Amino acid sequence: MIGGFTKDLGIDLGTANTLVYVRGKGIVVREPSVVAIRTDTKTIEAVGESAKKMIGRTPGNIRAIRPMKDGVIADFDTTATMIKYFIRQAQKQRSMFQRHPNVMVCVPSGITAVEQRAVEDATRQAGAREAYIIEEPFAAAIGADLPVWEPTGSMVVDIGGGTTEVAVISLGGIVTSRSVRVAGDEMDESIIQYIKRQYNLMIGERTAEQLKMDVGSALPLEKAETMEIRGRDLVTGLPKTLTITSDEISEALADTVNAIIEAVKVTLEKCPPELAADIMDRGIVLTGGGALLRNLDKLLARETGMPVIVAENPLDCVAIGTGKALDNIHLFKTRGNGAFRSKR
Ligand SMILES: Nc1ncnc2c1ncn2[C@@H]1O[C@H](COP(=O)(O)OP(=O)(O)OP(=O)(O)O)[C@@H](O)[C@H]1O
Repeated sequence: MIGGFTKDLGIDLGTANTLVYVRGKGIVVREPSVVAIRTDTKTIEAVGESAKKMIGRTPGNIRAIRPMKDGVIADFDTTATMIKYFIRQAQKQRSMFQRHPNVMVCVPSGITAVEQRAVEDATRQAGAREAYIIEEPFAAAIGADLPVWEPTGSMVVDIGGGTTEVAVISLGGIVTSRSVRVAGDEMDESIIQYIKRQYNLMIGERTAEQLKMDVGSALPLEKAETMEIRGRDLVTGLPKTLTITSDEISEALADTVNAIIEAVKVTLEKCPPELAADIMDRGIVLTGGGALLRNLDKLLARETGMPVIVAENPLDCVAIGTGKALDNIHLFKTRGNGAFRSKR
């Protein structure tokens, strides 16, 4: 055990969900990255789960926003408030927490230096003694138990809400990576557009996400499934109920899924041959909520000719990896691999 870090926190600051990991306790906070703000008084109405319920249902004076949409900090003040709220939530679970913990935050690998600085500042503003940054695919690989420190190639594909991160890791560093802003949110948007095009029916983000999770698949299912949805008929302006099939959702998702597969192929093309051979042996590991899309592993295996494995608890990999990285912060420092940076 490395002294001084036991009460510290690892935060997976995701576009869709924020998870807080505490050593010895595991994940203590798991909430949507949503904040509801009163536009007249500029005060915070709700954060997390209760704010998510308000999306698409707010009166004029309340706005439910996702400050991390597209994997970057779109709104600095709201993100700072959100981080502060989640740190408090974690601290409430265990009164023995130190008041100013060290916090390791996971960010998408494609973020700019300015965006990274904004995350660090928001974390410090939220009460952290020291803010550390770790790149998302590196954390995902640690969380998925890949041998990141060994002289062997591991490939991780983390499909979150806003971004898909593809990385090849060896000897504690990212050898090659690609971050595309195509992931779960884009899948939901394609479903909304598909239903609008086919049926002149407007549905909300939450209904689209439900369709994706319940009947979505990257390949048509052997036995088609259906789901009933409600939306607003764009011709009559009235509410309407429809039954949608899994085949339709596969069709709606095709372009988005192909963009993710393309990102994996491009990364494989840039991968040094020895590492590519290692990946061929071990397989490509999928993490993030998007990894739960049915048959995505099968389609990716078919398209790349590589074995593909969905990590155990894909939604938790990044948070667990961020927490484990805190445990081993000395390793990060001595190896100087550039996978994390401290503000000091
Ligand atoms: N069973 C499922 N099938 C398909 N998609 C799913 C499933 N469960 C969750 N998702 C999607 O996973 C996404 C959230 O994943 P995750 O929590 O890993 O993202 P995040 O870490 O918040 O985002 P990012 O990595 O972009 O910052 C959402 O788009 C959600 O709809």
